[in-house]
Amino acid sequence: MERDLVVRLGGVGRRYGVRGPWVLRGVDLGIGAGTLVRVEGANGSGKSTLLRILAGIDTPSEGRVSGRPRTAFVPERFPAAMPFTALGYLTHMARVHGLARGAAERSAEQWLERFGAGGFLRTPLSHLSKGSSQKVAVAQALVAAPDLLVLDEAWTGLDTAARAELDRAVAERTVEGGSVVFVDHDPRRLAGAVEEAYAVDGTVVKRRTFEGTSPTADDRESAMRRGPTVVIVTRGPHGAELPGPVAAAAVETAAHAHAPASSYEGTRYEGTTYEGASCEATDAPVAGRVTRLMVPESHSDLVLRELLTARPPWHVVTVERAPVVPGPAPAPAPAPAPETDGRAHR
Ligand SMILES: Nc1ncnc2c1ncn2[C@@H]1O[C@H](COP(=O)(O)OP(=O)(O)OP(=O)(O)O)[C@@H](O)[C@H]1O
Repeated sequence: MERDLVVRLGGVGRRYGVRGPWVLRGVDLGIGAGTLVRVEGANGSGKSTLLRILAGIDTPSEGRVSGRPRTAFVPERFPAAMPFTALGYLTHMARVHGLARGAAERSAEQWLERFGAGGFLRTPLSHLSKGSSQKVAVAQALVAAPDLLVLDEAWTGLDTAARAELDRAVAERTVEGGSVVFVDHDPRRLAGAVEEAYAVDGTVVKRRTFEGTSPTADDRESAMRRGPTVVIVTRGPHGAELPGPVAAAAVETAAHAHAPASSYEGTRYEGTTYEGASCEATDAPVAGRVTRLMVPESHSDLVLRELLTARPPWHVVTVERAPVVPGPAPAPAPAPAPETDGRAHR
């Protein structure tokens, strides 16, 4: 199923200077609503150039860009020497994106807290460490829940907890219907959640195909099988539909999704196997709708939270990691850059 496109490039080319070599040429691609898209390619191939054009902060030398969703961008290098405190800057960015002052400040504070930088609200940007500056760089793109989020190596420089938080933020954006396009040196980043990938090669951008997947198929299950996946067995109230964010993030696997709910009522759940992973049987009698969900690991916190906080809540029967199904070799990636610990200097 093709999704609505939020932005489309048609015959796009970019060169720097009138006689400069073409970095990109004849690029045709569209970014679907709610889609997580990875861009790959060797150093200097033009990934950042492509991302800047998608984000609307650079214009192509030829060709057309159509669609301009509310967009936020995390550049590869964040210009941290601005005359703002962290809170002042994020509030300003949220207001630029249309939030009222109070909402902008609340959102700014929440995002700094989420990334573990709540202690630096009043710290001037120029006094922040590299890692804390990167937290601000990422938070500024998230404060106003953009329709299109473009991340250029945004995880680099974040500490482990902040990287995991950014994974969760990406999951939330896509579940809420936003699109996310990212470049990252780690080929495992968000593996299993990525639905489309493009490789910049020479001056062209090729849509990467995944083994067993047609390049145009909207096949979330197939996408999930390529990365770390969690299998959640859950039981919902009679007649309840899965909470919206869960339905958007997970795939119901055939064994249970299509079985009549009544077949589980008052019976002991026997467990089953999925790709070699066994689900533990529960001793409790299971009533209501039992559903078996396959979720990218990066999205599992979000899905569990939504199930447990639904009104009425769903009961989580088992949670297990499923083994990764071997897929095509990842594209060559440059060596990971050293991570910094994100400590700020006051
Ligand atoms: N502002 C600019 N002026 C001139 N040349 C540029 C400019 N920005 C990028 N280039 C050139 O365009 C080419 C592609 O650069 P780009 O940064 O898009 O590649 P990249 O794939 O993101 O690289 P990396 O993986 O190293 O970040 C490179 O040759 C680069 O030198």
